Amino acid sequence: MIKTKNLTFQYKNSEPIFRFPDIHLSAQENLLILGKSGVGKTTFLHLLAGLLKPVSGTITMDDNVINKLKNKELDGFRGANIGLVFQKKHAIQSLTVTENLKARILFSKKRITTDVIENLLTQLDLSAYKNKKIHVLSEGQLQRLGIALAAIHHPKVILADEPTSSLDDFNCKKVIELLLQQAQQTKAHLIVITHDARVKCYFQNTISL
Ligand SMILES: Nc1ncnc2c1ncn2[C@@H]1O[C@H](COP(=O)(O)OP(=O)(O)OP(=O)(O)O)[C@@H](O)[C@H]1O
Repeated sequence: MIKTKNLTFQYKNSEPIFRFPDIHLSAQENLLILGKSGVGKTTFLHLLAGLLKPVSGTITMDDNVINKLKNKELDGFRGANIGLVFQKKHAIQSLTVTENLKARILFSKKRITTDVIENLLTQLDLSAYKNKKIHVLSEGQLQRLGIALAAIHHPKVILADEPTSSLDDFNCKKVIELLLQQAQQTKAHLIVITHDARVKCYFQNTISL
């Protein structure tokens, strides 16, 4: 379960106060957050991820009010329970694909077996690259690795920031289907923010900022 209540946020030395609509997702419900450029979509996602602290309001995931956690507790909570798919790819260049996934698992402090890694790489069509360094991967392969890194530790929620905006129709469909598949398999919520209207038909719950 994820819910937010009366969330507001303001960047330091910056004018606008963002006021976000309340959300309430029951087990395994997904959400699409739409809105035009600059409206505060990434800001909202970073609040949900615990990367920013709200000025007021609450963010609750299961029994945890995440904006009340102290920094160290929040780091632990985020590592174990949140999977982020960023606009910019963020794998560690000096490690191989498998080593990157193992590093992510280590950070989550969870026990995930090698079988689970192999299975995920097969689903994402990355098996042939499991022992390759990051720089040899194509854009599409990097995108799929981003999904693997967000899902490998079986988080409570996968948060994706504009995962499809630079993709053609074929790859847009593929990426959304992979995200939905990973969320379903790991019983995570999937929250996607985008201004890409092509994604709408994949979600029952949508809100606009
Ligand atoms: N660190 C920051 N300090 C001050 N202002 C910021 C900061 N980050 C973002 N903003 C401003 O907050 C507003 C919302 O930014 P945000 O990135 O959340 O929008 P967005 O809806 O995700 O936009 P886009 O679709 O273009 O990515 C923008 O006007 C942006 O310039």
